[in-house]
Amino acid sequence: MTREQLFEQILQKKSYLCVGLDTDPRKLPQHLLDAEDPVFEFNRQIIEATADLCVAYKPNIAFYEAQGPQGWVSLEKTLKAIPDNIFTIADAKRGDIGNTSELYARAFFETMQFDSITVAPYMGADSVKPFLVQDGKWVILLALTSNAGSQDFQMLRLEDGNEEYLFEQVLRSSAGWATPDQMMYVVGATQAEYVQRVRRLVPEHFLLVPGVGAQGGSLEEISRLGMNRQCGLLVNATRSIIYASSGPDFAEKARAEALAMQQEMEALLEELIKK
Ligand SMILES: O=C(O)c1cc(=O)[nH]c(=O)n1[C@@H]1O[C@H](COP(=O)(O)O)[C@@H](O)[C@H]1O
Repeated sequence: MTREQLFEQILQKKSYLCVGLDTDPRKLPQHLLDAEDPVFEFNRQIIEATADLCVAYKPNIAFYEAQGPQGWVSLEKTLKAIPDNIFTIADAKRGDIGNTSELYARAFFETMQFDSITVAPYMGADSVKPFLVQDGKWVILLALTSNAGSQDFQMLRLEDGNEEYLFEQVLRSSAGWATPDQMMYVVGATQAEYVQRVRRLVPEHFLLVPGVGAQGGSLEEISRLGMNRQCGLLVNATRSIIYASSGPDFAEKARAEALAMQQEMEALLEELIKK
């Protein structure tokens, strides 16, 4: 999917919501446990209930890998159940020496037809570039993550005269590896105070923003600080949507949560894109 197609979808749906599909078999509603593939059935109903309100879905691969071969089957069926015009993110946080990254790229872009994959920058340019060989396929590089451990490395100050944080050096270098048509960055919603520093280095790129909802980040704050002329944000929520209820009404309650976020996004888009 191209950046223009993504922006068109955002304008059409008045939403920049990404719904996380981190489906934990231990958290499934009781009544789904008799289904042939309970994880897929859960995802199918979540997708049906939210597809008109969001522009992206992000299955976190760990939740599927943890189930063994059946997990990969559920993941592939889930991917096929997502309407074609919705952006798909394999949240796999991969990255390795070049020839291994090439195989990760094949796994997620060819064997499975994801639009994008999250990649860790730690191994450098040659570990990321193999994911950048196909038009319309995206790398979403971890820049400033939402968790407490982001302090350990990402927030280290470099003694380079500019006193930049390490995450800023990651942005500065990696922005030369691909255009904003193939690269996005992960910036946690819990890191709002640093978003202006991010935007100074990557004004045009889309940011994938996890950390609202269960992790406490503010949708309004991150939107005011991070939005650009093409919106430039995909804000993810997972647990607050998919586990809004553990009962037979789980899809209905997921829709209500997604709708509340979409309505807030609609108001923010109207206000901020016009500026
Ligand atoms: O790459 C990610 O998506 C990610 C990066 C990050 O910095 N923080 C973060 O929470 N995530 C992912 O975003 C999702 C957040 O889920 P909730 O906290 O339930 O909304 C999980 O799948 C995390 O793995």
